[in-house]
Amino acid sequence: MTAVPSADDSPGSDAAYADRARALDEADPLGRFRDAFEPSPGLVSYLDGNSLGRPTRAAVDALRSFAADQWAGRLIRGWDEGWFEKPLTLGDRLGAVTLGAAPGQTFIGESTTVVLYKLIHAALGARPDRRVIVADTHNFPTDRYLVDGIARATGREVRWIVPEQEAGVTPAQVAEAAGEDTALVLLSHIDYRTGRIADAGAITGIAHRAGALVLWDLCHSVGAVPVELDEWGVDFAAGCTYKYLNGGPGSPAFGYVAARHIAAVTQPIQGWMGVADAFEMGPAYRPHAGIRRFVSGTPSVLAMVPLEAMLCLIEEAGLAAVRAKSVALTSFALELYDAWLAPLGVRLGSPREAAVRGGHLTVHHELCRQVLPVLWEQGIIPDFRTPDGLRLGPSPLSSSYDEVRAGVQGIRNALVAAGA
Ligand SMILES: Cc1ncc(COP(=O)(O)O)c(C=O)c1O
Ligand SMILES: Nc1c(O)cccc1C(=O)C[C@H](N)C(=O)O
Repeated sequence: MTAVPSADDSPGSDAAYADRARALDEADPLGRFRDAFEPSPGLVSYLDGNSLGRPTRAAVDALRSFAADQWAGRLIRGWDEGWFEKPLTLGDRLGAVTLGAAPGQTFIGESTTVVLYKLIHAALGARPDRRVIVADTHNFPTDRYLVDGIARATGREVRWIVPEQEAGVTPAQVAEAAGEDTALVLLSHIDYRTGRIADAGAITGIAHRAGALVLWDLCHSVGAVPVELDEWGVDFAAGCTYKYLNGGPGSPAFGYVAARHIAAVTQPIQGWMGVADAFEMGPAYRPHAGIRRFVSGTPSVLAMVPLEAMLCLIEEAGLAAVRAKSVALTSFALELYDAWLAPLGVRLGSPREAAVRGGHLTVHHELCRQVLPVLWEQGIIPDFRTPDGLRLGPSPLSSSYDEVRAGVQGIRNALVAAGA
């Protein structure tokens, strides 16, 4: 059992780190954005921005005014006054602010799972003579389950890459796995457990040289780490909007299809909102010429309201500044890990190198599962991922350095109390 350091002000003491956190907060050029978020009673340290972002005050106001002014005020007329186009207008905005995507390629759809389902089918349809989907064994469950199910349903095969523990999925592994039989490579840009950033530009190029298409899952990147879909030459991408885009629980996901593919690809959920003229109510499905063909049914207009509010904040702060703060927050968390958690035998599961580190850190200890409820009870909110990982995901616009300090200190104290 390791003693909890006493509250003196010597270097490395709790008091010294509290001073440092305060100084970092005072110097934080994005500090003023913290007031843009709704207070949460009893919250001491929110470290789960990588799972569910906090509500912005603007979102709460916008939801109220949407209900009163637009829903009640405009009723069915709202569909002609912007709601019908919302999946595409908001998609374009999201593409511009966070994805490096020119207009006409991004849509807001259903859950990430459903959007991925559509895009995997679209990609396979564009490579009808190739039977292999390349995916990796460490990807988020929904991605793995989808390719497994779709491969079985379409008579294809999944070729699984086993990522190198430290390096994640490497360009060399993709070069080895993707060949002339490969239709699609599906990977996450940021690993949901380790937070490691994959080399999306290089991997996309490698897949293309094999004649394959690439689909990137951007759930853990969008809104925290700049993404350049057009520049990287990506074919397809999808991601959720409830993490660093603060869209709220179940807010709809986005999909991206490169302009060069849109007119030639189809998607499997052929609904009336994806055709050239939905209100013609024609006898047969004729997909819209543009990205609208990826829309299926009535879009979740109400659920897009908070996302729009958060995009305003990211636009105002600038995504490069958001990423800089994210790196600074995780760097500070790393420093605290070294001082307080490593001596307890806690292992670091995330890269130290900032360039390949996404928005969260994962730390491992056999007591993590046990301490999680204790931490939540105290208002310290990381999350747990099997078998023994605590994920620390500060959110750049809503988190303070002092919150990170309080969180890691609380984790240390809880582990010590549990016998670490
Ligand atoms: C990498 C990744 N992909 C997909 C999902 C799941 O998406 P959804 O539940 O929105 O379908 C998540 C998180 O929930 C995720 O982290
Ligand atoms: N989408 C979630 C949910 O509905 C409930 C709890 C957690 C989530 C998550 O987003 C999990 C997250 N994608 C992860 O990286 O594990």
